[in-house]
Amino acid sequence: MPPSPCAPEEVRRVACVGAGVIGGGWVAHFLARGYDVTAWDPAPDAEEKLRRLVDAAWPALERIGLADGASPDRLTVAATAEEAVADAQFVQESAPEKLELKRSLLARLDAAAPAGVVIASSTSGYPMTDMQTEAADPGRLVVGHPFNPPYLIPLVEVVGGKQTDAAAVEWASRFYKVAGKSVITMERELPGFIANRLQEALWREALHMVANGEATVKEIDDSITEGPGLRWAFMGPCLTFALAGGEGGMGHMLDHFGPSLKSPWTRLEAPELDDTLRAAMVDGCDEAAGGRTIAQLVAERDQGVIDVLRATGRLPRQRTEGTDGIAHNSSTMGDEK
Ligand SMILES: NC(=O)C1=CN([C@@H]2O[C@H](COP(=O)(O)OP(=O)(O)OC[C@H]3O[C@@H](n4cnc5c(N)ncnc54)[C@H](O)[C@@H]3O)[C@@H](O)[C@H]2O)C=CC1
Ligand SMILES: C[N+](C)(C)CC(=O)CC(=O)[O-]
Repeated sequence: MPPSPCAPEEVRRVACVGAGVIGGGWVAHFLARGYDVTAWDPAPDAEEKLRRLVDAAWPALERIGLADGASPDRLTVAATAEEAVADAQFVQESAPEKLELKRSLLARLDAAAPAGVVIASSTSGYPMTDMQTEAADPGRLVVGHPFNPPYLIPLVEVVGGKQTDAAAVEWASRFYKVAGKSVITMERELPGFIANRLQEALWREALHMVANGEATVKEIDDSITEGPGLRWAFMGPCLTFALAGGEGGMGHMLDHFGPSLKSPWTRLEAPELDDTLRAAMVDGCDEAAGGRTIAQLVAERDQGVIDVLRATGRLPRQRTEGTDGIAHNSSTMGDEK
């Protein structure tokens, strides 16, 4: 791969190929961050749908803050994929999740984009190794897996394939950061990357429960939004469970509840909870805590839950004065102390 023609900080023009749910979301994101965006999608009504998606997203983007000069008017819709990428400094592919289609499309984009420009795929699970097989310059092809909607959810998982140059992975990770995303750069390919592997585990259990009549869809959704989901918005599953061990942290949590991993709660096979895995979990939690004590983490978690409850309308944003001069709120959960 020739060196990228510009540094991530110098990018002004982005091409988005495939403009459905995710491609359109990327377009909205890049426009809001002040880029010139050229999009292409073969569907006959693609431009109309894309502009509608951007218009619908724009009020939310205004609320969270636009970059200087950001405007939906900086979107151009190209007539071909080649035209879309001809002048691009970064390319984001978001075509349907079909391996053969991705392979030939990425080869086509590689043939048309300026030399060295990094091309990222939004794929939600294909390893880049399997998608880069037909490209003349596979070194510049990376995965940049977003979350829906890409204009609001910060995370992008970045990973290369066997033929990807490390410099392209590094460049893409830096570019996404400059473009306002939160990036996890993976050292090696993993089917489903990190977040989808976790989501799919939960999803598989949900489908098992529904298929067996063990829980309703609503019960499954409520069990997350009224339960662990409130914590996961700001503290991941590992640190959250470390707090289940009280002062003993993850070590006590594993000693206490670890054996129940073998109970038939799950349809997935549990890994052997050996000393190595135990140590990796304990060390990982210590590292993630970054010196914060259990008490500090508990306080942080509690405040985080309150913030999420407020943000989702389950706690009032502000107390209001009633005619009796007493502060009221409409929540059934009460206000925080
Ligand atoms: N929907 C989601 O929640 C997420 C999807 N993704 C990934 O994003 C990619 C796109 O998925 P969605 O936006 O959900 O699908 P979608 O079906 O909403 O959009 C796909 C778009 O690609 C267009 N298209 C069809 N053939 C094409 C071609 N040969 N070249 C370029 N565009 C073509 C279609 O007209 C359509 O507008 C997939 O790789 C998917 O795995 C990633 C994260 C989340
Ligand atoms: C449903 N999905 C597997 C395509 C979802 C993702 O890939 C990420 C997300 O937005 O949850």
